[in-house]
Amino acid sequence: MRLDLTGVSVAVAGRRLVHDIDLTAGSGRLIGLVGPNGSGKSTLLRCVYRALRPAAGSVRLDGTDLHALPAREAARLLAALPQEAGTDFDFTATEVVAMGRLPHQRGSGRASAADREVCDRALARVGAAHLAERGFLALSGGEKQRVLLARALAQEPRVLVLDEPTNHLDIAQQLEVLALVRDGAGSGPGQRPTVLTALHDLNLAAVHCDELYVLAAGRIVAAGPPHDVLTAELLAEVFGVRAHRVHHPETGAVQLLFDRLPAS
Ligand SMILES: Nc1ncnc2c1ncn2[C@@H]1O[C@H](COP(=O)(O)OP(=O)(O)OP(=O)(O)O)[C@@H](O)[C@H]1O
Repeated sequence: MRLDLTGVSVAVAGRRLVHDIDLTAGSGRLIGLVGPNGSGKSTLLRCVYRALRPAAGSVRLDGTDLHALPAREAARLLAALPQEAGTDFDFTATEVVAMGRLPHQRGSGRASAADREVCDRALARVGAAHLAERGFLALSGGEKQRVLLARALAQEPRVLVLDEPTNHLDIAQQLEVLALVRDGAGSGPGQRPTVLTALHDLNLAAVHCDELYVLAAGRIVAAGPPHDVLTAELLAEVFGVRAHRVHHPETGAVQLLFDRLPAS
């Protein structure tokens, strides 16, 4: 399913934080949103997963205005992993994941055997089957992150919006989560979801994303394949760092080596 943002601006408390964003994520593509702290990544993603309404412009899924859909219908198409997601109640991991099935349940809202199977599978896919009966609040940051990703997968979305999905994860888990997101978190067998994800780690972004959009001060300042976008000039200008580009000896993907100190 194709995701299109056209002229999207987002305001919070009367202040415009992101301005006039045009962004397209083709069906099954993995699109990275990168930018310095405070550049507006979370604010833009919150608008895409409907926590905020756009002050201008539109967010469309295959041409349909996402913000015009009933909540349940939107939740059958799009799932999110917000940055500070969670719950204040001590549900078990299984119960948290089961919340992802709510948009698919009718009538009594009771989970069917099929729903439970989807949840078990989602927990297993993020390597968290052993956490199923643990209380969510007592989990480590990385364990919580995996359970919340399982909840998003259990929603069987066509579009997945992720805000720093690798936060709190060790390097092996980071690689696993990105591979999982990339290769098969969709509804239906073999169906790849369209993914829009904020990432801080530019080297992970370079390897895993089909395209990057770079935000600075609430505006898109560059977009395209990682190799074209992650230039030394852009990194100096937008992130204030000096970087050298190298290529992965096996995959050829562009990778960045940073100087010890920020550019002065
Ligand atoms: N509810 C709010 N009220 C006022 N200002 C806000 C609010 N939410 C975000 N901002 C401001 O908007 C700007 C963009 O914030 P946002 O969280 O979207 O950035 P970000 O790129 O996700 O940052 P980070 O990389 O640090 O997570 C920041 O200056 C932030 O302080």
